[in-house]
Amino acid sequence: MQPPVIAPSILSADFARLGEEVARVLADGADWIHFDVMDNHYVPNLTIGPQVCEAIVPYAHREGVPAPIDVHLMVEPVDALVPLFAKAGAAGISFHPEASRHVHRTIALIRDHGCRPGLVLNPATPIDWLDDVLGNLDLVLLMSVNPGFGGQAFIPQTLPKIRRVRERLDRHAAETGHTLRLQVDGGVNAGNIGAIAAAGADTFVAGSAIFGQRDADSGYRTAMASLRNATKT
Ligand SMILES: O=C(CO)[C@@H](O)[C@H](O)COP(=O)(O)O
Repeated sequence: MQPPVIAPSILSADFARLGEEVARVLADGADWIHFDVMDNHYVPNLTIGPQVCEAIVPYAHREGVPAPIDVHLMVEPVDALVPLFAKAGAAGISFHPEASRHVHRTIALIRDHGCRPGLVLNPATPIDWLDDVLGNLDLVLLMSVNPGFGGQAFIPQTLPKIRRVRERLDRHAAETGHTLRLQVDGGVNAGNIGAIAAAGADTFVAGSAIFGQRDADSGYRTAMASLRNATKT
């Protein structure tokens, strides 16, 4: 399995100080920045777009090295936004298959624009969606809440689904040598991240469990450390 990655969702950050929040959470131990894009159509909420992505790029550094901006598109349709986010500095772009008319084409579009493609499955979306495109993906994102809002409770049925996808990815890797990241997003916190890791996830998105836990002295260091340590339990 690949080394664990923790990707704070900036949906729960202080938007009035977004650049500073991005720089701080990376200095305090985050690996990636998770960038949630909602369109008030595919999901009932409206967030941020490519201009904001471009604006945080100068702040998204860790020890002098650019940190990946991991864009999660909760939008329908998908394709028109892919070139815009690629130009704005996205490292990876993930989308929901039911929001794209041609899933294979959207994956190729993301790759052609120099980004890592990811496919996102909602809690009730069957994992069969992966069957014919696994070899074209770099990441599978399993939603552990219904998309649209931060601060929701983790849906426990996600754990057996993570195990099933982990088995599927391991089988695929044994057959082809191609490895993908398995990301989980929604309600992830220090109390459940150990079980999520044990089920087979290697990439963890957390919003309120990080940005809701800012400490006056140590910033996000304590929250980041307790998440990271708990992945090892
Ligand atoms: O994409 C989403 C929600 O749609 C997530 O990224 C959440 O924003 C994560 O927030 P928490 O559940 O960790 O507070």
